[in-house]
Amino acid sequence: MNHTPATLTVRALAKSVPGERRLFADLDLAVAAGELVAIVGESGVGKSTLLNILAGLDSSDAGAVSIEGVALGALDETQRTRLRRERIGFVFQAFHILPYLTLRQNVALPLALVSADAATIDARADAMLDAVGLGSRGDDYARDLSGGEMQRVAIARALVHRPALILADEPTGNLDPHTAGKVLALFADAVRQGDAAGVVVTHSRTTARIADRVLTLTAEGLKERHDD
Ligand SMILES: Nc1ncnc2c1ncn2[C@@H]1O[C@H](COP(=O)(O)OP(=O)(O)OP(=O)(O)O)[C@@H](O)[C@H]1O
Repeated sequence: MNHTPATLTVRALAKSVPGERRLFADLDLAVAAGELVAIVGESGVGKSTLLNILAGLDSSDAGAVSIEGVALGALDETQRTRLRRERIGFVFQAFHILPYLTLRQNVALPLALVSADAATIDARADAMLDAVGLGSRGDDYARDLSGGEMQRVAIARALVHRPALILADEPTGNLDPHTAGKVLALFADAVRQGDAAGVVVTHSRTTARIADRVLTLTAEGLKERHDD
């Protein structure tokens, strides 16, 4: 057993949505540094909601989420925002890429928010764009990108500040298999070499295959899935 404290710890988490419909109750999860966990489950079961709670973007009805030993519930909104900016990388389903910024500016955003110096920010943003195959496109505007390109920018942006916790919702959903493979490798590297904890929600078997553990979300919580 690994005795280092987990980067992400979730205890007895419960969430219902309006209409008294329970998504999950008593959900526990621990993800260690350097570990990549995939979460699968039927559509509408609450996977995106769970990720939003882990990121402190949505609240739970009960239970606790801790990141590097810090309980999200003990922080005020400002502290939670700071923790999110500094320690979490998030790839949303809808990307949240800003169309009127260049790719470099989009990717650099997390670094700019934690106030690194301008030269470091640009160099790091360019290195990340290069890693997702968009190294020559730093000056292009995001509004001109295809869906798959936008997804790659979202991934570069999520990893640029070397977060301790990386959360991703279907990060390869719009990508062709070749690009998806490259992006997944980048993701796995960011987790394993960057000693981050990774949680990826996916319907894709390929994505699930690169994970250290695959967990299925149901109303009863998260259950370990063993592939046959
Ligand atoms: N604020 C809200 N008000 C009402 N219903 C909500 C709210 N947020 C989420 N839901 C409902 O909760 C359920 C879970 O949504 P969620 O997006 O987390 O599911 P999911 O497992 O990620 O689904 P998918 O795989 O289709 O993306 C859905 O039925 C959704 O309509």
